[in-house]
Amino acid sequence: MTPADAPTRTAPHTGSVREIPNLLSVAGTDPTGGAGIHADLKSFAAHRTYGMAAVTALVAQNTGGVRAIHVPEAEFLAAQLASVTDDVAVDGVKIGMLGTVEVIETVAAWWDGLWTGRAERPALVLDPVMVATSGDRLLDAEAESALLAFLSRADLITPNVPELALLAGREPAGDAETLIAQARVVADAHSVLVLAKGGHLAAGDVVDILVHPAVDGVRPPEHRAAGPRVETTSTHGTGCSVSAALAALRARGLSWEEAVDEVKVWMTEALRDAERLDVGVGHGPIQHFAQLWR
Ligand SMILES: Nc1ncnc2c1ncn2[C@@H]1O[C@H](COP(=O)(O)OP(=O)(O)O)[C@@H](O)[C@H]1O
Ligand SMILES: Cc1ncc(COP(=O)(O)O)c(N)n1
Repeated sequence: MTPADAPTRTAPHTGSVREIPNLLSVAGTDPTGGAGIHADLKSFAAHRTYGMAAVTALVAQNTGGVRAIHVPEAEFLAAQLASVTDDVAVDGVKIGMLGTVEVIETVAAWWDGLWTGRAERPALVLDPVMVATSGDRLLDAEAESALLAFLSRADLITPNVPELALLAGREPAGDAETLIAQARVVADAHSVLVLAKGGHLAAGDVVDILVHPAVDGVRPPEHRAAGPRVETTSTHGTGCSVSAALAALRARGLSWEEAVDEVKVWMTEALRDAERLDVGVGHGPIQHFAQLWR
């Protein structure tokens, strides 16, 4: 009997912390290795977890931009997702580029089928990928409402300034207070934690702000993680890498607040160390292993 023919098991999640947690990325590709599943796998590894990936879209892109996107048929994505969860107990999931309505519906059906009625399920971090650093669209315009409908499945979403504005139906924030106001709107509308990333704000330091939804009119205080702004053009894949790192650290038992703090320090180092890489002539990748490869 080949592994493919083996009887399937929908892996139980025990709720306890596995020595090396199993992390799954559901995202698009970047053949130059800086964004998408490639960034996620490096990020999972940098945070001492076992990385896996199911591909939503094959993206012909490099540090200069996106050339073409090929979305495999939905049944094939469903087969990839089932191949993982029929076999492996997954401790954390990061979802990135979804791209089309059909992909969103396929991922939603897989997720709902897995965990409905179960007390324990792994944390889901969703990076609402819409536009790449290069300015290229990665989400069909007609898929925006399907993405909004998906958000409440996530525990945490990680929008940047323009993505948060789109989700909140407002103009992009120009300061941290406006960012928080928009994050509250989105957190409450979808009952989800929001990490509003401040990389696109003009302020000196870069601040990421964790905003909780209000429950029965009560909202826990927001949590800010600030760090120095690194002067670099190597920002390709930062958003992908942050969301994967948060999923990994949460699976290792950290609170969201602890994970946000640790990821902020790690990302600043990864951006600083990017100058040691020589990858492409556009927006280069970060150095995921800055703390490991001294
Ligand atoms: N120039 C920078 N210096 C330091 N940290 C940055 C810089 N740009 C982005 N970051 C950090 O990288 C992560 C991604 O931020 P952001 O650029 O806002 O999102 P995205 O990559 O999705 O556009 C955040 O943790 C943010 O704080
Ligand atoms: C497959 C894929 N997913 C996400 C992004 C966005 O990454 P970034 O905005 O950091 O360039 C990307 N360029 N490609």
